[in-house]
Amino acid sequence: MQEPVCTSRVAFCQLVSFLWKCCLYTPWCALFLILCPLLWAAELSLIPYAIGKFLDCLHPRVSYQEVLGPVLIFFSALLMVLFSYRLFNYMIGIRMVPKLRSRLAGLGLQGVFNMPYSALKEELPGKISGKISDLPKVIPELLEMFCWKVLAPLIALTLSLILLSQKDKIFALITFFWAVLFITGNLVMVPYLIQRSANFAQYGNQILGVISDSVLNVFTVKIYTSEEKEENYLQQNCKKGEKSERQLQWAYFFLHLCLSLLYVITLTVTLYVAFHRFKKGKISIGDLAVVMNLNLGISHVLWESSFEFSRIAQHLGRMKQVLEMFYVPPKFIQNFPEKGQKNVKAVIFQHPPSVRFDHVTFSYSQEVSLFENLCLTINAGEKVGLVGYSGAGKTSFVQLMLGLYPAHSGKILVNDIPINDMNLQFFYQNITFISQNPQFFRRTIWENLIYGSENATLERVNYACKQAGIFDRIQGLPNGYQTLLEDQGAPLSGGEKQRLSIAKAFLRNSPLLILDEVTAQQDALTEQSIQLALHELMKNKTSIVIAHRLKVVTLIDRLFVFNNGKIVQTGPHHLLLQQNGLYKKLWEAQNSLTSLTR
Ligand SMILES: Nc1ncnc2c1ncn2[C@@H]1O[C@H](COP(=O)(O)OP(=O)(O)OP(=O)(O)O)[C@@H](O)[C@H]1O
Repeated sequence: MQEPVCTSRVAFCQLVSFLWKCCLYTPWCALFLILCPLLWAAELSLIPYAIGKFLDCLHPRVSYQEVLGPVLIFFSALLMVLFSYRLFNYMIGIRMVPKLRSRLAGLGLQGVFNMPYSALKEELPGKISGKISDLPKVIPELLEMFCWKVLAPLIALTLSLILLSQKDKIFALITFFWAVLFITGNLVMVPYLIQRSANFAQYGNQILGVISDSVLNVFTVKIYTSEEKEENYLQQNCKKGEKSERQLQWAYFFLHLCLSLLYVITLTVTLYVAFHRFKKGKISIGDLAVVMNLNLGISHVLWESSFEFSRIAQHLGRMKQVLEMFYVPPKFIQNFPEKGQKNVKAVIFQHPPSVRFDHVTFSYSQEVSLFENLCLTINAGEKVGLVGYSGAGKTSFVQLMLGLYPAHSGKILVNDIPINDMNLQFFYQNITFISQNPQFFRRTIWENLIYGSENATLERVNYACKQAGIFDRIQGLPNGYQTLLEDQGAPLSGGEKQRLSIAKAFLRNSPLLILDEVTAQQDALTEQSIQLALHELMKNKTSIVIAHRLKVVTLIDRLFVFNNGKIVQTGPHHLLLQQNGLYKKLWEAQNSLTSLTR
């Protein structure tokens, strides 16, 4: 199994800039995120200040009437501050967080769809889901923690320093130096903690990926009675996660130990200096109360926040994991133009297009090249078949044509336009691809049928299903088109699913058709009728048919015979049979196999 690698491709400032962008989704509520800590900090600093004032007023010559006025004004101001900060806090929870969560869920999925297919294929699906489901969970919490555990203590510290410096400069200086040491200690550790947390989160997602992989393959696990093996495999992955969690916890332990020592030293120094100065008559009893309260209060707040730093770092680490997934390694980058970009070829072909591979070189790995200087032309409206040994490069050819992998050199042109100049979303509107393992959403048959042909009428859907030979089967189901397709397309059989995807192709009716072994799972009689339907489907289209069963391609205009990434023969079926080449060998092998099994 591939080890999860945690590289540092997303810098701290990128994390902060992403958080900032998230705030801008709901700018008014983001303002509350700043106002709340401000009011909270004001409350925290004003109470000790008020107590100090009150104590100083406890003098025999000062009457109650004189004290009552300022005290009433102070308490009503305090009440307003408290009330508004609670209100703002609820506004964040009611208005900002739910909206932000929905947007982030969408953003996560959008990020995944923006990734090149080749990069996506390298990740476990469960791992990807784990990562993107982290976004709506982590970011609102992170924003709140940032406000309450970073911004609020910093504002409180500033206010306290201002008030302290008015009372006694020495205390202000002690608090200032302590705060600088404290914040520096935290800041030094933050990048390290984020990286450690990102490693830990990476293992967490890897575990999710392993679990979902086992669940997806539950049939194989049961049939091979491999439940224990799967558990052990999971435990191996968990062990690596345990190690990275332990490293993270040690780092926190060390940080908290240092900060706690610093806290105790500061408290002792403050207490000593406070009593010393009071005894010498340099500060009043009220000042002493203010100084002690402010100093102890702010020290405590900062010290407590440092414990939250671990959670902030953990959340930043998880967020880094998600953003790193969206970072596409250069080997996968293809730079297809975006929809709104200048000079983008928004090509919707009205007629069947031609396809040309112009000296294309491609390989999956650096060691072995699959295609070298491959040149090939498929004329507009032509029907071609790709045949050859298994592993010869037929699927890779189609994947390159669809822009799913980048060619290392050479050009792939559709209607003489390089596919790299086209926006893929436009390009794909011209194409229908039927795979040998059709995939369906866990939605109704109707929803699956009209996926990509949203304006289809019932009449057209009926026609498409009849052509594909699946109409009667669907009508026979109790809920007809409204039948929900369960996991992996149940209640339809493999062959029925293939026919359903052929019906989709009839509906879509696009000028470029790619069929990948579409009759592989049909019985002989159904295959014959589907062959006829496919010939109907291929009319007025440029069609590429991948086939192992050569009977499927006997009526095709031209065949390309692949061997080790090279085209070793081209021509129609009857001409290739006259040559003593690979095609004849394959044909004879298939026919002798058929006669053997008869
Ligand atoms: N994602 C990948 N990473 C690395 N190698 C790959 C990848 N996909 C395919 N290959 C290799 O590239 C070669 C061509 O594979 P491809 O799937 O194109 O062959 P094919 O002719 O379509 O085979 P089949 O008829 O069995 O489907 C094979 O050797 C295969 O192992």
